[in-house]
Amino acid sequence: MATMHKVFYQLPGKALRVCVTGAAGQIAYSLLYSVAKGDVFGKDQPIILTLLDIAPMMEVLKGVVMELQDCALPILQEVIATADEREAFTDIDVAMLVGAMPRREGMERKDLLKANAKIFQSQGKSLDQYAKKTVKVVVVGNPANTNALIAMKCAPSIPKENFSCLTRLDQNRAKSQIAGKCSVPTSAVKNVTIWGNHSSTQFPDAMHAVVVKDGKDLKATEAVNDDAWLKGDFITTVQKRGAAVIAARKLSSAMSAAKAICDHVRDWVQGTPDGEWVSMGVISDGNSYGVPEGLIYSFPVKLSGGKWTIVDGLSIDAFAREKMDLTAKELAEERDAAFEFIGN
Ligand SMILES: NC(=O)C1=CN([C@@H]2O[C@H](COP(=O)(O)OP(=O)(O)OC[C@H]3O[C@@H](n4cnc5c(N)ncnc54)[C@H](O)[C@@H]3O)[C@@H](O)[C@H]2O)C=CC1
Ligand SMILES: O=C([O-])CC(=O)C(=O)O
Repeated sequence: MATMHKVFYQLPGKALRVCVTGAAGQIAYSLLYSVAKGDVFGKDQPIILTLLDIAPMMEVLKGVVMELQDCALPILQEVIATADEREAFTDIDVAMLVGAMPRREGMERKDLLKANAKIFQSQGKSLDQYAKKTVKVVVVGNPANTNALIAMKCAPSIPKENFSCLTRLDQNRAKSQIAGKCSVPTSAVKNVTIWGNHSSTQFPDAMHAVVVKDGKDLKATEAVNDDAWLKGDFITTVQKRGAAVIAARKLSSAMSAAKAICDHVRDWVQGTPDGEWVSMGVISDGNSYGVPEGLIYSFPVKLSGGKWTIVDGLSIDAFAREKMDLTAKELAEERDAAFEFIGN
């Protein structure tokens, strides 16, 4: 299948090479516009997009490339659309690994493991061979944590810290729930944490979150003033939000997923504001929260200079401990099943 190569113009100065996989799919349809207009890397940073999808989707992808051209976006320098991992991953700075089968109604995300594990095995190997060693990778395709672990293991020449999975959508969902409960804009809610797996066992934790109300920083627990809600409906709403969107749309979240990918990568590249943290699925090695090593687990992280650091020292009570352990246990089971499928 021939690669499509569209050079819009060439600028002196360094363009960033950004790869999006699943580029003909529904998340990419929102994501590509935001990336190419500067929401992630800045309004003045030229971008070369490499778009990967499977061969049967090349005609659809051709239409996406035409639309990107028709958006007349000043920082979009070049687009390469291909079904060849080598062409898509060569010398890239950032990989947004979206392409995978989505779940349908009645499925859990881990039910996708068999269908999707091999994609991330192959793409991990190709990243290892062709991408820059500094490449930053965010895995979105489900089950996102375990797929990120597979890609990381298949790319031993790239530092483990460069692999992450998306739990920012869960964080954004949690933030919005709390903002709604307190009647404040979402910008007034900070430091909500998502622990663990991007699945229905995740633990959305507001115990250390802050709500800015009438110019004052309040603990979220005080601002919400409803412990039963924070320990009950708040958690289950966030845990089950993906399924609720599927039940309503008959398709999984796409616009909100694309927005979350942009938030995740923007903060990774540009840093988090002082005193604030965000959640990302990252390698659990060396964490101080008693989470077993060798998992891609969502932690609270601060980002600076393109690197993440887990926020240490948050108090963990018995309620939180139980939930953090449960989601770790599920991740260990997913990991074992995944490595059986891919024969490692
Ligand atoms: N982590 C998160 O927060 C979220 C994850 N997701 C997951 O993201 C994934 C993509 O979702 P959608 O865009 O809605 O799905 P979609 O079905 O609309 O698009 C997926 C695209 O990936 C392509 N694809 C399949 N195998 C590929 C391969 N080996 N290489 C490159 N491309 C390949 C397909 O041809 C298709 O164009 C799903 O696994 C979904 O469950 C969705 C929402 C949130
Ligand atoms: O629920 C799904 O399958 C898609 C997804 O990951 C989400 O919306 O969080």
